[in-house]
Amino acid sequence: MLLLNQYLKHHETPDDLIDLIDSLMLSCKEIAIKLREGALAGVLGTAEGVNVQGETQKKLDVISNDILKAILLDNPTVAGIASEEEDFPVGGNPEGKYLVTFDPLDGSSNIDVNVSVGTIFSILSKPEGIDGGDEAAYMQNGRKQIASGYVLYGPCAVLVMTTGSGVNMFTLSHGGDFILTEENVQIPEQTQEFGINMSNQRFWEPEMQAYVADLLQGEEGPLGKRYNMRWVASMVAEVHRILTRGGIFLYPWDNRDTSKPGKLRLMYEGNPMSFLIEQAGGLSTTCYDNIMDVEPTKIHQRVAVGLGSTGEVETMMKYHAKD
Ligand SMILES: O=P(O)(O)OC[C@H]1O[C@](O)(COP(=O)(O)O)[C@@H](O)[C@@H]1O
Ligand SMILES: [Mg+2]
Ligand SMILES: [Mg+2]
Repeated sequence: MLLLNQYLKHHETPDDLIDLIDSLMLSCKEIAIKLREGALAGVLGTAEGVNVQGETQKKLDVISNDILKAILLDNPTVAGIASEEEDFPVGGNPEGKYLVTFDPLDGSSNIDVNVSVGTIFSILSKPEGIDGGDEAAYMQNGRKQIASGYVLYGPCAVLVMTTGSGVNMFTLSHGGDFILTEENVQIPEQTQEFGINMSNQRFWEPEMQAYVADLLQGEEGPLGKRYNMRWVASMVAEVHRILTRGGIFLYPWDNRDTSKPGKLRLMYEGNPMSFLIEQAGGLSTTCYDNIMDVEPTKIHQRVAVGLGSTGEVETMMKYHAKD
């Protein structure tokens, strides 16, 4: 039985990074407790606030954000944090080495119906000479990530993480330890399962319309296979399914709001998930380019996402290829 800390030490993870991951996991354990208590603790329901992206915040979004913010800013290795639920990055220790970006509660529309949600995080180095409270410090593409991961709060709580040498899964035990349960996760290259919010179909680009129409034709269509479909509406749960048994997850650009390049956020969802997917042998793309090559210009930037089993993602990209 290998605990998270032991695993990280065995793999020569720097002490300050272990310390930071420790703080992140302490936060996630607290969030897991709040979620478990749910209505008993009176934490479900819609809060008064609206977040920076104009969406209604659930109480637990706010609570989870506050937990992460307080614990991370108390850690001297943290030079700053940026959260989906904060308007601006918040500076930490000016001598700190790391920046942390996070989506404190992903899939929050699922909280009230008691379906899986998660916390997504990404760790970057603080560039020299820029304050960790300054948005410019975070303008680094996904390839610069030192670590990324998520904690899925499902029937059990699972940490899935990469520090750049593979993806590992750790299950939260009754005693409060994250225990290694799956080492070097690999996504199957081929799949017959897709996930997309079909209700947005008429808003997609013709390329995505054509691809999904062919998926739906199954073995009678040009792709020659019968596909299954899943949509949880929690990105964490969808990515976890893909890491576990393969598949393709799509949240493409659509024309509901043409000022946005997608619904999901590059710094809190796109990049951390892409790092995991690539480290597990999968592919992650905007449908045109690799997500981790997108140069961020704004902390709350959106991105179109297509990720999962390499063979299927490549097939989807062929529909989008410009001659
Ligand atoms: O409601 P939709 O359009 O199905 O969108 C679901 C997507 O939105 C998200 O819930 C966005 O994340 P937040 O809950 O953190 O805002 C993703 O987890 C999920 O993939
Ligand atoms: Mg989210
Ligand atoms: Mg969220």
